[in-house]
Amino acid sequence: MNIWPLTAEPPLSVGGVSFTEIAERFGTPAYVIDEEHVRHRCREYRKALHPHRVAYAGKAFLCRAMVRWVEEEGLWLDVCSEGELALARAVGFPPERILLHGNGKTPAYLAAALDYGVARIVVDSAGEVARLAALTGDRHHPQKVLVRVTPAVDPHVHQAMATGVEDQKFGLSLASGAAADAVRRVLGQPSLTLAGLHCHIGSQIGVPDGYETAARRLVAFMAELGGLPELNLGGGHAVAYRPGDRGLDVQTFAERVPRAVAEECAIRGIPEPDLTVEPGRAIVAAAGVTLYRVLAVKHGVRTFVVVDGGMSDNPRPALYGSRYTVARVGHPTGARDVPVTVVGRHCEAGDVIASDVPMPGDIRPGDLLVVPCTGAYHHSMASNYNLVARPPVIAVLGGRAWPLVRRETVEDLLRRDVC
Ligand SMILES: Cc1ncc(COP(=O)(O)O)c(C=O)c1O
Ligand SMILES: N[C@@H](CCCC[NH3+])C(=O)O
Repeated sequence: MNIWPLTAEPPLSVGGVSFTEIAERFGTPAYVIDEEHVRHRCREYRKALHPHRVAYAGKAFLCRAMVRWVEEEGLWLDVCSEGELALARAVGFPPERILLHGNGKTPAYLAAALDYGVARIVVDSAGEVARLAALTGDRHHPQKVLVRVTPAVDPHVHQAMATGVEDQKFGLSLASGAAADAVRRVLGQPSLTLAGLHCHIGSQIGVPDGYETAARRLVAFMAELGGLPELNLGGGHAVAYRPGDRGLDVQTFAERVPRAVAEECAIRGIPEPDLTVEPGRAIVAAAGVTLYRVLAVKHGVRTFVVVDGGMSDNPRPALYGSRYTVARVGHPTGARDVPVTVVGRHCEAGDVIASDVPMPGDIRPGDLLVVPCTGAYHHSMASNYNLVARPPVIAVLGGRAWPLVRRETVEDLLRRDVC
């Protein structure tokens, strides 16, 4: 599985624009995103999963342009906060293709969702049903909802990404009867229609087995309810971050998982529901790279290469122990590779971008580095730790580079401090 954007010529360019030019024009650190790659993945997913529905999970990466690309490629959009919904609305993303998530939905978020007329709301707690009913009571058309079910499936991923196991904050447990209770509550509300069930068993899942198990459990539950029109199996499809890593092959997923659903429906004697999947990372991760400038090189027990970003633009190594590769931009100088650890400039010993990666021995301050596979959960999870301003997002396509999100400035940071 490729870890670089489709149009990249590593470690020189992407989208026909050299990394050096992007760094000179827009500064570093900078996130760079390959529009062609994003669109290609959207098409690949739609084609592989046809006739099933594909909803892009905006939490992986969202900005106006991304909303437009997803809209133009015909995907649905999964939003999980008031901000994501506002962004979709600002671009005029059709509400009839919006699916709304959140394990804790604020009153303002629910009100905004109903005001915009989103197509589906995924209910994640029993109390939410009554709140939604109160807000929808006077509507002519009932609001379609799905109930998020926790199927007790372990996808064997990092603990922080396993969301289908019994003891965690997402969803309503199938085993304890909480899911059945939520379903009863929805069915008791005339202003709500139970469109189906949802589950999201986790993230960075490399094999389809867990999806099959979860799907079969949800179909069995659907059968107890006499069948339902829709089954949403969430996202979580793995990508490769380093050469040799295995991602989830969408073709394999598309062959195996719908078949498991069909088989289980036949066994249970119910009609097959329409299927939805919600990939985030699989659409956008490999489309993005991050550019950093080297600030210092320190030799000791190991060699540390200090760059001008760090855990504020990539918290994933610190959060999940994620591993990345790093390349120096430019033509090889002939210097022999040595192992280095690329670190950020934050006040945290765990502020590491990549440990023990090969780097030319003549690496020095001022060099430009590029880290592949940073399109998902980097910009969207960036922080202002140490009052560091967040990087811009630069798009590339056909030899052009332009900003989608501008660099944050120190003035931006100070503006919110109002005392
Ligand atoms: C409900 C839901 N759907 C979809 C996703 C997207 O996950 P991924 O980016 O791993 O595909 C997530 C995040 O894990 C999620 O919580
Ligand atoms: N944010 C995570 C995974 C969780 C996805 C959303 N539930 C990541 O960076 O990989």
